[in-house]
Amino acid sequence: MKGICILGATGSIGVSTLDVVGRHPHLYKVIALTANTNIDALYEQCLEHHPDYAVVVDENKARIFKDKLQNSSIPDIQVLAGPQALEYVATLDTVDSVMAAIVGAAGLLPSLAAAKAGKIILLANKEALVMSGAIFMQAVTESGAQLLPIDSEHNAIFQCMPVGYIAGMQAKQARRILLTASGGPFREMPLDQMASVTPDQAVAHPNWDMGRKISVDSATMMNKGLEMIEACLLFNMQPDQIQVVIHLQSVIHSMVDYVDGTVLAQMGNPDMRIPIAHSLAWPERFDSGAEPLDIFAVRRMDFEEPSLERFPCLRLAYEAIAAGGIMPTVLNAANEIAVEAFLNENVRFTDIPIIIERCMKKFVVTEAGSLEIILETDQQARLVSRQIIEDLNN
Ligand SMILES: NC(=O)C1=CN([C@@H]2O[C@H](COP(=O)(O)OP(=O)(O)OC[C@H]3O[C@@H](n4cnc5c(N)ncnc54)[C@H](OP(=O)(O)O)[C@@H]3O)[C@@H](O)[C@H]2O)C=CC1
Ligand SMILES: CC(=O)[C@@H](O)[C@H](O)COP(=O)(O)O
Ligand SMILES: [Mn+2]
Repeated sequence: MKGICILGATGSIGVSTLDVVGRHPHLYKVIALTANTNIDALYEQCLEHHPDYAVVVDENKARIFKDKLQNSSIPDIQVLAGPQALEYVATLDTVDSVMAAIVGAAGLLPSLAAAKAGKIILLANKEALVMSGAIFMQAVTESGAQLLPIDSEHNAIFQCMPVGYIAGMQAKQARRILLTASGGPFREMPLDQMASVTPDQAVAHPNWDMGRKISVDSATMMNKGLEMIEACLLFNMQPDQIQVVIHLQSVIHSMVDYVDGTVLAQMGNPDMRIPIAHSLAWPERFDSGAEPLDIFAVRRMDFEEPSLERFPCLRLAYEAIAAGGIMPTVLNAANEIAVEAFLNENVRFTDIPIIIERCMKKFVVTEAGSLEIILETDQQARLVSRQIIEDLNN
């Protein structure tokens, strides 16, 4: 039986992970569950899965949570508070696998700690990888950690790689990745209407039910930009080997094009329990709870090239990786701040790429040579982005 720690248990990926784990109680023991503030959801999860540890990052909420557990049927669960507790539970000896499902840069330190501790890392938190790049991949290689991609596209690519493939390796006969994208909710909206879209419209993804931040990223296609960088890192490829393809039905989750002309695709319903179950069972397979794909209901599959005019965030991601060094860290931080401001209705949807581009222009490319440099750059880019937002609003 494997011990699992779920970072970001109360989010969309966390909930799907517990759904899959709950179907295989003889294979997985839940060691730790973590939340930021949502103690009601965490409490229900603790009642059902009885972890050894529950982490609440917010200290005030952690106190309330601790009191609640002490007066419940599960007083023996240890409650820890604060961001350092995330690293503690991610590196426990009893933990074999860590689901990295915190959203954004907040997930970097615990995911990196798990990598350094040689855990099996189920990586959903793409921002952590994009912002830390080679540092993260090096930590995985040096410790002998096993990195399994959860992001549906990267999980699909991983499944299309040759037998024995390990993330980070160069797959010599694979010449190109076809990275599929839905195009989000505004794929066909007249461009002059995009400035006035609301957060609720932006998070209404056509095919997937996800957290709010990634849903906005899908609407701007920054999600695909982050995923392009994620693919370069996970599969040791150059940006010009990654072709983004809009595929409306989200049934093909990505493809690998081999030197002999063979193109392998992974297909399935748009249900994150599929890549989660794949990684939890790997190298075996087990039931995910997802419905079998009804190919007759799918009927057709459509493909389009994305427009960089409609989706400037995708262009910015290609520019960030071409610039290299700290620029992907800047891109990610500026995007997090811009998306948060949009969700709080402080800026318009069309301001998101403007904020990111202005922020990137404020930085000179230097080497992202250490974790300290990455964390410092992340903080600086957040400050710069907040200032840009203030200037936009004055
Ligand atoms: N949802 C999906 O289908 C997919 C998601 N991903 C990636 O997976 C990650 C998670 O996405 P998703 O599940 O949608 O996000 P959600 O917003 O649904 O969940 C985020 C989780 O992170 C926790 N969290 C938020 N901020 C902090 C913080 N500062 N410190 C510690 N924990 C924090 C939240 O806790 P609380 O609930 O207490 O706020 C919650 O558990 C993202 O990186 C996303 O890009 C990738 C592919 C698909
Ligand atoms: C489920 C998943 O992996 C998401 O990243 C999804 O791909 C988002 O859809 P888009 O293709 O619209 O970005
Ligand atoms: Mn994805």
